[in-house]
Amino acid sequence: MKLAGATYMEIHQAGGGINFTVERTRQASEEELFGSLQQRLQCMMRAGTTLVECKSGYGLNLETELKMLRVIERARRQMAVGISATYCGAHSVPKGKTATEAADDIINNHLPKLKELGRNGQIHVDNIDVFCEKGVFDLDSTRRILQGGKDIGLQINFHGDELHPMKAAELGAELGARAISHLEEVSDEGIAAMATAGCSAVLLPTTAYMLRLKQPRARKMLDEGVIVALGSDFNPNAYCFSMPMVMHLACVNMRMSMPEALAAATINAAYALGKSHTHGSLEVGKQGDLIIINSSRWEHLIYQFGGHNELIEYVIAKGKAVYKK
Ligand SMILES: N=CN[C@@H](CCC(=O)O)C(=O)O
Repeated sequence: MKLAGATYMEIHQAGGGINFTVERTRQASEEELFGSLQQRLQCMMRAGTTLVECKSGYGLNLETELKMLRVIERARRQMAVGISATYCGAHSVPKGKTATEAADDIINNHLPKLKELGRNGQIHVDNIDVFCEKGVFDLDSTRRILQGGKDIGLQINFHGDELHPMKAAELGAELGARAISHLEEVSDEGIAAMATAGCSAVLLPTTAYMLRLKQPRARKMLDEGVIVALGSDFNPNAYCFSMPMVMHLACVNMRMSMPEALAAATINAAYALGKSHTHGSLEVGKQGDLIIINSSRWEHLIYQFGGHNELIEYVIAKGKAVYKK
């Protein structure tokens, strides 16, 4: 449908997209989910990623959201890659519920359970996410859910202004969001509010490319002083493991310079996860995450589109080689 020109929401409304993945995720065992997560994280590490945000959001009911978060927790404990865990129970409105009912369920049942499991050390969740979009969660439901997450100590890091202008950026700035992702349809006022609030913009060039959306206005955001980060948006709709390719697309399609793309994929991405005190740059006191490439110039990592497999010799996390070509 997508290649033939259907829009993201047409596919979603026809039962594809998130709804399709929700059905499969509900059916999958924890072991199966862990196996696929492990394999995908290894692919990301080989492409140079040492810290990654992993989201739930394909369960929607409490039982499956918790299953996803347990799988993420297991990866966080067992794997060399750093993980920031995001609860995204408001990724879509579950069948049989209205958005208001789904928001009530999240606030009254999901969030208290997350708080309890966090307190007794069973799972660690860092961030809360909502898909704030026309036909999914409106601004009011988004506000209630994000505020509920903030009240239990989660950082706000949510989907906003992707397919329609929603005033999500303005809302995020008001709520003290750490980051908002997508932002293809952000308003000028939203950009100004994000800059003032220190709310970072997580731009996702693969999504704009694969959904044939207009590009987010990276240049305007940078000029206005927004902290611009880049993400791969790895999900069934944008299957890309490679941050070097994401940086390349950001330079070509969003007109970012190579140093801007590098900063966006490292220190600013760490900021978007509240981790820039430990990650994102090589500084005394931070953990030693770096890659070693076989090239006379670092720019080749971006310039050679899809060339990272050849270029990356070592990936080092916390000072230890986690991948060697
Ligand atoms: N836009 C909503 N969420 C995801 C896509 C999820 C899916 O289609 O499975 C995103 O960030 O791109």
